[in-house]
Amino acid sequence: MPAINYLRLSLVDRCNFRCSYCMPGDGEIAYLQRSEILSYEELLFLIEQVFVPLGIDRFRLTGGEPLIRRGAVGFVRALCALPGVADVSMTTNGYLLEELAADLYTAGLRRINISLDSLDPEIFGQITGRSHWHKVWKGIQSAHQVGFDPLKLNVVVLPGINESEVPDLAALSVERNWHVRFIEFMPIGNTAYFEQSGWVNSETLRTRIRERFGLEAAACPGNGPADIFRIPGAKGTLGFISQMSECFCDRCNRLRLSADGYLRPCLLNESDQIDLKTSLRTGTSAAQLRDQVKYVLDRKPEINFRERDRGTTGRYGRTMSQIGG
Ligand SMILES: Nc1nc2c(ncn2[C@@H]2O[C@H](COP(=O)(O)OP(=O)(O)OP(=O)(O)O)[C@@H](O)[C@H]2O)c(=O)[nH]1
Ligand SMILES: C[S@@+](CC[C@H](N)C(=O)[O-])C[C@H]1O[C@@H](n2cnc3c(N)ncnc32)[C@H](O)[C@@H]1O
Ligand code: SF4
Ligand code: SF4
Repeated sequence: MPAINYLRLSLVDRCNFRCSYCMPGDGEIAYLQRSEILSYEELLFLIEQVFVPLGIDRFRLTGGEPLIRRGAVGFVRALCALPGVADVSMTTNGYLLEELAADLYTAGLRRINISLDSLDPEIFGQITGRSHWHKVWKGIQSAHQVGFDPLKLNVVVLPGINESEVPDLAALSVERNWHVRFIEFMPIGNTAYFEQSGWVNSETLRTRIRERFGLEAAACPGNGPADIFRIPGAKGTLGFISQMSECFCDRCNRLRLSADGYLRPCLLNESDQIDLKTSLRTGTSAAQLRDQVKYVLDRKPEINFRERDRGTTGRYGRTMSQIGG
């Protein structure tokens, strides 16, 4: 069992996109009030006093859309400067990167994962509910120019929608040092859509890419579950995140903290989460907070294998945008 050293931290539950795979079709989500969201000061306290001392020293900022939260760049700066923090990264839809990539880099961020589900602006609009392809593409260029490395592009593969674009998206890794990752569509966020559409197995995608370009094993820095390959001679790599066709729970090294302070031991497990915000706001000491997190850490191996689905009877209470992916 690997050490649990990676926390996915959701900065905000809101998003300026409406991706069909991530949110319910009617877009009806109850959003958190500002007072319910952990403040940056509270987050920094938890990171410095609770998570880092327990060996959790890698942090990924996600959301909703992390960059729509006011002050996100300042928070990145403060987080990168905290003693004991080994790695900070971000997952974003890229909409605000054109404006913010340089500031984020100066603040200390070096790794970024950007969602890009299509190279076709119309299909992109159909998937994300927003006609922002050109702005996102410019954002990706800005991130590339300021020097983000690794720069990863996330594609959720949707049957009949962007599936046919997989070879073209994979080809983005040839000329540039970009790491394109294909994610199997999971039944969280929009289960009705998932049931109607189904998902595509990573091995099917690898076969198609192998036939067109060839494919070899490779490596790329990261803390996540992707299996990494490379088109021979390419500057970047291809990652496959195969949570539907493979079980990678034996390598699971992470916890998730929602914007309102719920710490969950597994993406799929809603019943074993703890409410750190209420503890923090009712005067619980740092030592007691560490004990609460330690309880989750001690239970984690068991949850990975046997209890990850417990408490999620059919439909998940929270969407991916609320959990942070
Ligand atoms: N089932 C499952 N899916 C995960 C897990 N971690 C990441 N994923 C999936 O992979 C997607 C992309 O993850 P990213 O936010 O880009 O981060 P990552 O791949 O963990 O990060 P690095 O490897 O550090 O770059 C997530 O949105 C999920 O769909 C996990 O622990 N379990
Ligand atoms: C929830 S988003 C949050 C960060 C940011 N808004 C973005 O889109 O990159 C994080 C990741 O979750 C992935 N995701 C969302 N819903 C998913 C689903 N149903 N199945 C697989 N991945 C999903 C997205 O593609 C994205 O890479
Ligand atoms: S995947 Fe990201 S950009 Fe798309 S709706 Fe979900 S949170 Fe927003
Ligand atoms: S399903 Fe849960 S235990 Fe398995 S890899 Fe994902 S977060 Fe970890």
